[in-house]
Amino acid sequence: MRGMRFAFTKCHGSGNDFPLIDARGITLDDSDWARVARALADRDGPVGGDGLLLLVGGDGGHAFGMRMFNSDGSEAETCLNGLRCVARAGFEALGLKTARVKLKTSSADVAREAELAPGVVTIRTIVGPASLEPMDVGLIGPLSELPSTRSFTAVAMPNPHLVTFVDTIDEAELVALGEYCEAGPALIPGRANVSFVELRGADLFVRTFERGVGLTDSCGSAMAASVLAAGLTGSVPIGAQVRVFNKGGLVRGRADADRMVTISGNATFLYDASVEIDLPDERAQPPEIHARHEDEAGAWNAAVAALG
Ligand SMILES: N[C@@H](CCC[C@H](N)C(=O)O)C(=O)O
Repeated sequence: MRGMRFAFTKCHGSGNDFPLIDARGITLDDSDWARVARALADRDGPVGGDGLLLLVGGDGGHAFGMRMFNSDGSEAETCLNGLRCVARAGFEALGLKTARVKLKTSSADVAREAELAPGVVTIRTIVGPASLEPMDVGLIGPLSELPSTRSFTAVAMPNPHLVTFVDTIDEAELVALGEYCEAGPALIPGRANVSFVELRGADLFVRTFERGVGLTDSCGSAMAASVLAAGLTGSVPIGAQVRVFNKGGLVRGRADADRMVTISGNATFLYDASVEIDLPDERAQPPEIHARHEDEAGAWNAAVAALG
């Protein structure tokens, strides 16, 4: 099989953008889904994104499921900005307002929530318990072996996160550490998402170098890990709702004592399209756009602009 046509929705959560495919009726093996991800989520390609989201079928305990492939084709355990978009797609497909969602190795509870701002479709996700066990994060040695003098909290959401609190984010330093992890060093062969977090009064600002992608405008699971790490290190009260800002906007987050983490934020659909992909070449043709959701895109942009 060479060419294959896919219908998809381009969407974003806090500026973390993805093509989202309803894959419930599509049979493709994992290596082909990885090819689709590399073709569609290629920043220099005609669609672009921080990864590929799939709405997949559920089972007895889950109304539906989500799979997520990074732009390098690797499959992640979760993606919380993406989960809001997949939850919305699942709700719209099945006529639901709440659901338990099957992820690669865990489950999440999702629900429609009051709009963060006028016209911004808002979804609440509850995940966890997050693990602080080095083994669950994929660490083979102590965090002190990281090439950094900073102090890190390692969190499995269940995808692996390394979080540190800084006075001012130094992007070059973040990228250097992200690239160290991206090489799959002996300390953390499965790689990790690396976040630098600024405490801004009662709020957080998070910048993340994502495994399998690089610097993104936001990473939902990194914001969840950061809220938990802030609670554990006493920077924000456990159980308190905090605003988590990022380059793409913001979410609301809360970490509870049982390490369950709640993140609420936008699930914005930008356009509906279909696209032809040459699977062996991992190349996408320019998409045929069927409908643009300019009202939604505008509502999110207005909400972000109002933040100042
Ligand atoms: N952007 C995502 C996380 C995507 C997966 C991550 N890059 C990984 O490999 O773990 C999010 O919003 O959580």
